Amino acid sequence: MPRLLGKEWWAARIANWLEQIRQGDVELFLQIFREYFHRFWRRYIVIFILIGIASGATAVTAWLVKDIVNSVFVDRNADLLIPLVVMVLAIFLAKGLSTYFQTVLSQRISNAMVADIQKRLMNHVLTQRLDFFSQNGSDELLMRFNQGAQAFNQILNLVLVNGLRDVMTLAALVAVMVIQDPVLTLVSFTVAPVVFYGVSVLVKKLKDLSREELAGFSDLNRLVRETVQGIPVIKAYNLERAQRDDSQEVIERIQDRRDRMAALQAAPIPLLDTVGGIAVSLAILYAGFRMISGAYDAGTFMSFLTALLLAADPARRLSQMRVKLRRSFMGVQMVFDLLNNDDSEPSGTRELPGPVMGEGQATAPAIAFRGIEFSYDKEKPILTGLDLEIAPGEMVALVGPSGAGKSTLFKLLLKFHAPDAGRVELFGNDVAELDNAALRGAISFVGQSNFIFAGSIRDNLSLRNATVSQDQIEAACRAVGLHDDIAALPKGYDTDVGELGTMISGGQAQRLNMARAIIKDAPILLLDEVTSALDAENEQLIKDYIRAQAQHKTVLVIAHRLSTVKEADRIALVQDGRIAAQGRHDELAATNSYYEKIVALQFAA
Ligand SMILES: Nc1ncnc2c1ncn2[C@@H]1O[C@H](COP(=O)(O)OP(=O)(O)OP(=O)(O)O)[C@@H](O)[C@H]1O
Repeated sequence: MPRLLGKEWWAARIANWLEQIRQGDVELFLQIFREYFHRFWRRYIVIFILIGIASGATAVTAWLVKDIVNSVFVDRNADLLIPLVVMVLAIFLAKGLSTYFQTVLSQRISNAMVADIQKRLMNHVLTQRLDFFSQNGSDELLMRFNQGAQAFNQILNLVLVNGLRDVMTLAALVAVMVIQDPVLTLVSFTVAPVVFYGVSVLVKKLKDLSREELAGFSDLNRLVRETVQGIPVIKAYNLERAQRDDSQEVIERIQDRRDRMAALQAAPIPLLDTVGGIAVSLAILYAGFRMISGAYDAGTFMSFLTALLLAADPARRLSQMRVKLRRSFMGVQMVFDLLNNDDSEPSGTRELPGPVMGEGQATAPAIAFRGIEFSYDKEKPILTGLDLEIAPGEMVALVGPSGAGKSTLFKLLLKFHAPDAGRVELFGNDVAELDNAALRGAISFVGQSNFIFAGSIRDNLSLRNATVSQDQIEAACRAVGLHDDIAALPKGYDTDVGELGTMISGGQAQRLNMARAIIKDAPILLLDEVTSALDAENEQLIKDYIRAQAQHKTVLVIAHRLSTVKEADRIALVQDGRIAAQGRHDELAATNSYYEKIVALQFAA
């Protein structure tokens, strides 16, 4: 026996094949099936019945050819002509209608699945820790939301609408062939392994191409986003040409991969036509010899041949389906990779006993950082044993060199990150034990990014909290000097702020963010560089507001402008990973060299 066909060779082949099934497309399809079958099983059954009708109708057409040829054309039996024609018409009508309903029903199932996948993706993304967002850019996420989710649709369409129908049609046609002549069927199918082998080669080649195509979509998302968000920089630095060249490269890369995939996806057609031609020739050769020797009737052979020819289409589609599926599975794989890789935010369960500024809790500091050690990447330490306590009702300003870790302290308090060592406390509670929503509900935070949501100014201020009144919104905007500007707009508070706030100025965006925090009215106020983009008049307004709030709230401000921090009860200098010095403005200016230097620089003019 040749080595190639030895026992071990076969065992290795089978093991390899099983492994491919376990890890590959079949497993993915089964996962989709497991997760979604129970929701749609009634509709699946209707689909199966409809597919059964359509495939049965095709097979019966081939079957009828025998009677048409033998009774009408050979025996010239006029009585059967009309009934046979009526039957043919009825069969085609049944096939058409069942295919229509089956298509609509399957499409609805796949639409429901795509919608469900997109909802799951959004839920998943929203629950992840902040690190997730540093690792997964919005461009790649968008690709998973669009192309990835649509891949589920394609798979169901391919497998249910086309695949199942074609498998059943093929099975019914093969049954007709076997009934007419089993030996002839066997002769015709001797060429089938060539198709299986050819298709498996194509599938392998397609894998890399479809991955590259999806990566291309992610790049294209990035370029469109950069163009929209960075258009002032692009124009100011005459970067239109560079941006156009970059996008052309990406678009052409996608086009190239799609062209190559189209060639691979179409390759089963000539393969099947050639192999099909050989099958038909073999059938004619074998049947021809038997006809000539008188062992055959024309009707049987014509019925067999009709079935064989009718089988060509579903067989061609099935071999193409296998190749097309590979591409869709790549999208599904990317979605499942994201969903299966869960790094959700931990949350404690303890609620904050209210009211948080109540007398009973006055003994505990409002905020405490105790022995905090922290680094983002475990290599570059940011905080190295930082201690800081802020009493209820106190206003503390954090100052220090850029990159010292001031904003990081806010992020630790908000539980965006967890310290490597030490603990952060809010009113005596370890924040790790607090329920995230309760913790964040007690804090009004204004960060440096001044994020504006799409929608109206009102939406941006009320943040979909229906209990926020127009009076509250107006009072907050008056406090930050925005009300008159907004009232002068034709649509007032209903004005759309435009995508990413491109229609409003930096200072307005900063004050809008500040107004949001005022409306939230939480007992802790965290303000990170909230006056950096403001003119002197507006800075004074915000300073007045902060001073007024400091009477009954705990306020922690970060600012490089000393005019903003001067009036704090205490100034804490964050330097070299810890609180290097603290005290009132005058004390620090007299005792700390760094502070003295920035005072000299800022007040020199
Ligand atoms: N998500 C992140 N991943 C990795 N490193 C980060 C991340 N965020 C901040 N850093 C780094 O941590 C350090 C402290 O950053 P942080 O924003 O807390 O500084 P800061 O004192 O507020 O600075 P600035 O005054 O410029 O706002 C910086 O070196 C910064 O590059």
